[in-house]
Amino acid sequence: MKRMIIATKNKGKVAEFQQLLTKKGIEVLSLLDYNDIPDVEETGTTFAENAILKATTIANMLHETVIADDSGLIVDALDGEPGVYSARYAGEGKNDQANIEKVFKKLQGVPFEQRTARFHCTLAIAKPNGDVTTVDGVCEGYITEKPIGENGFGYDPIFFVPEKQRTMAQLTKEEKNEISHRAKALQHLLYTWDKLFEKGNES
Ligand SMILES: O=P(O)(O)OP(=O)(O)OP(=O)(O)OC[C@H]1O[C@@H](n2cnc3c(O)ncnc32)[C@H](O)[C@@H]1O
Ligand SMILES: [Mg+2]
Repeated sequence: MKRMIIATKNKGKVAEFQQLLTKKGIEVLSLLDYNDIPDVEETGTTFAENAILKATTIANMLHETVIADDSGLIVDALDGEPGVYSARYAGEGKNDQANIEKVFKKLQGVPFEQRTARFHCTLAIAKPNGDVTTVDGVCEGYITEKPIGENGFGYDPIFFVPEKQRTMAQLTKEEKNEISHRAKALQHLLYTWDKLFEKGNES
């Protein structure tokens, strides 16, 4: 079976990649399947820089082709915040609840029609020889005034998707994967999929 390593420790991301790739006959592994992989410091100032950093570091460490995902929420009324700092918006430690509260606080008094936002995902695919490519995907929506829904992860409960008339956290994994930034970026990667498997990734 073909397999692909996703260079992430985020369970929410892993579940989405699994749903998208398993149906294509590709087994998904992540850094949760390995012991002792250190966190790669995300020192970049763009999604692409961080995705490349994560993908190349892990590809080099594991001697395998890997995909890394750097993503985040861009809120127009906050001049693009939290952006690349989405995971640590309220401080180091990746507290989804605290991050959401910070967004709400900063958006206090901003009417719904001005609460436009988008999720952005950059995927970097890196080979052990140093080759690396990136693709992007975006999903447009609005920030709600309270969290709604239990599914997904991160900012999903506060992201209203007009197309579905529900928040991202009210969607099933399948529904999220029809419209998400991550699914769209992965679709772009799949165009070059055959090339990725020319050598080295069959198991
Ligand atoms: O770096 P890795 O190990 O992949 O995991 P991470 O959680 O740190 O991931 P990022 O550095 O890419 O930070 C992205 C943050 O943006 C948010 N985010 C990204 N995609 C999201 C999605 O589909 N739904 C909700 N929030 C999302 C979420 O808070 C993530 O922690
Ligand atoms: Mg991260």
